[in-house]
Amino acid sequence: MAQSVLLTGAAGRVGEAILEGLAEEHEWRLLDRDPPTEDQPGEFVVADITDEDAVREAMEEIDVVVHLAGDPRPEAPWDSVLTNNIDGTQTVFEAAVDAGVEKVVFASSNHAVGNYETDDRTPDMYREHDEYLLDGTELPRPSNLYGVSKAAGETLGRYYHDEHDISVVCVRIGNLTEGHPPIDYERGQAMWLSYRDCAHLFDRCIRADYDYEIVYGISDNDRKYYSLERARDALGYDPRDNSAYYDGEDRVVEPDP
Ligand SMILES: NC(=O)C1=CN([C@@H]2O[C@H](COP(=O)(O)OP(=O)(O)OC[C@H]3O[C@@H](n4cnc5c(N)ncnc54)[C@H](O)[C@@H]3O)[C@@H](O)[C@H]2O)C=CC1
Ligand SMILES: O=C1O[C@H](COP(=O)(O)O)[C@@H](O)[C@H](O)[C@H]1O
Repeated sequence: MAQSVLLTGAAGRVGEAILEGLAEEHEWRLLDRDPPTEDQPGEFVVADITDEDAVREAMEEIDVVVHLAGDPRPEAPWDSVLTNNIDGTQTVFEAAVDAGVEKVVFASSNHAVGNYETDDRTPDMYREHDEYLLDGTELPRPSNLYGVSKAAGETLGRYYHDEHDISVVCVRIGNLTEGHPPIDYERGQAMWLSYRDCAHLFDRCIRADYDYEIVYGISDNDRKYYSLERARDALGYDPRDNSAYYDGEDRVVEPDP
């Protein structure tokens, strides 16, 4: 069944991948502090997520919130992640609970756990033969202040779920690129998320029933150090892409199965 979905950060890259795949699947209300540059499916609200009144208004009649808005830079300074990623996310969760929203899908990041990539594990852990796997049950180990802000967002989700019973899924997104995996970047290839798998994963987050979940958001790459088991079991995620089907440049070496 189509859901009424509020998509924050809709003007960004992840928003683009989601809307490219799912424009017709749900009723969209889009929110971003930057106005749209082209036609969009649904109403577009130009607002900052730290503006409590605007966020509360955008939340009316919404079933599911997909919360992407924030500073996505791994090198982002503390004042920006504190305002946009932590304060903004708290404003979104609080307004969602008050509006009776059923589910919040939170865009977390690989950088919430980036410091598991220790000197003695890398680069082997980026390669197919290595068996090291994170599964979402491990504690956060952020690689920067941006990662700290994503771990904080996951914890806000845990709190709002436990205290207010709202369903929350935190997607630790890997590396989203369009068309082909990152070039000449083993880490990025191991955590590649294709546009179509991204749309499918967020569709499952919108439709599935769950309590509180942390899942990894990557394609079914041969070389991976993030388990997809929880995303498959809890959400029904069934990815179709694999960075191993590319030659490390932008050429396909094996067709889609
Ligand atoms: N692109 C990727 O590979 C990954 C993205 N993520 C997360 O996914 C989310 C989306 O990332 P991208 O689309 O790549 O970034 P982006 O920079 O392309 O899009 C973010 C959007 O959020 C908006 N925004 C930022 N702060 C805002 C605020 N205070 N109020 C309203 N709008 C605001 C921006 O205007 C922008 O359109 C971010 O939370 C990011 O941390 C996590 C891991 C990987
Ligand atoms: O969280 C994010 O992660 C991706 C991948 O990180 P990188 O350090 O390997 O580039 C990044 O591209 C994206 O901007 C960021 O939001």
